[in-house]
Amino acid sequence: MNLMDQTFQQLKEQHRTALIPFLTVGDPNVDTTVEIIKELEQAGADILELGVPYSDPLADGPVIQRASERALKSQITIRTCMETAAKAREAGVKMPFVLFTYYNPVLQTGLDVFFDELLKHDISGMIIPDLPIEEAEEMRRRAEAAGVHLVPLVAPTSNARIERIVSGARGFIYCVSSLGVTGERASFFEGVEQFIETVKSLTDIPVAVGFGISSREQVAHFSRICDGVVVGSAIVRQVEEAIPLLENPETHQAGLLQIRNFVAQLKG
Ligand SMILES: O=P(O)(O)OC[C@@H](O)[C@@H](O)c1c[nH]c2ccccc12
Repeated sequence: MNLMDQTFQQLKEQHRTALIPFLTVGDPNVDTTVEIIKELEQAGADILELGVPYSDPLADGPVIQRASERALKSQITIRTCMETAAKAREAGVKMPFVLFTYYNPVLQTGLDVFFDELLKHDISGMIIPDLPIEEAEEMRRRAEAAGVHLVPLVAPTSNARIERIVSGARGFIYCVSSLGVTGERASFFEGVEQFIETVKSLTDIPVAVGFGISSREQVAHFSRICDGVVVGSAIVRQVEEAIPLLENPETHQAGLLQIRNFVAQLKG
């Protein structure tokens, strides 16, 4: 039972759904990222996906691609992301962190160092969307040994694979609401609710949904059937739009407030 499990447990007792923002670390810089993390928690975020920027984010739409490009101007590594998590903790942020990274940065870091760093930096979970299935077993074993949950993604087209992906999973199941890449959407995969109910029927651990969710109405809709709702691109876009304010000391606080207000209104 780690901090993420405790958080889901508390939310379940309160009949609430976790709001899980995704943020690209280092966009526009690490110090501002720490400030934004504090604002997100103040705005009502319950769990945070900390995104490791990557040069080839194949599952990401333009908004997160641009955020990665901005962040990579200042050499952000997996270690930087974990240090950012530690800085947010020092700044008083209490919510659990889920490290989001493509597999290549993990390989670059080396598995031994990667898992040692996870242990040191109070990371509760990780999402690796392009983790090759043949590596998943070892990663899950090492994750368990480190007390970190390897959160699996299931897509509406996973069909027969859903059971295998879900069985033995820890942390939460990440249901991808739509096919394609990340990015705000007006509609989702036809029958996404049935897909989520199917996943829920196959697991006892929390089930969250993500991809395309960007409005209070969409958050409310999925909160009725999920334990968590992930919002990424819509928040990353708010960061992008706030950069001119954030870069100017006179309007820096106004920029942070703009991001905070957007996230606060998602919870209604
Ligand atoms: O950006 P969206 O459409 O709100 O989707 C969440 C997404 O940002 C986050 O969970 C994520 C960022 N990059 C990913 C790549 C694959 C799966 C998930 C992700």
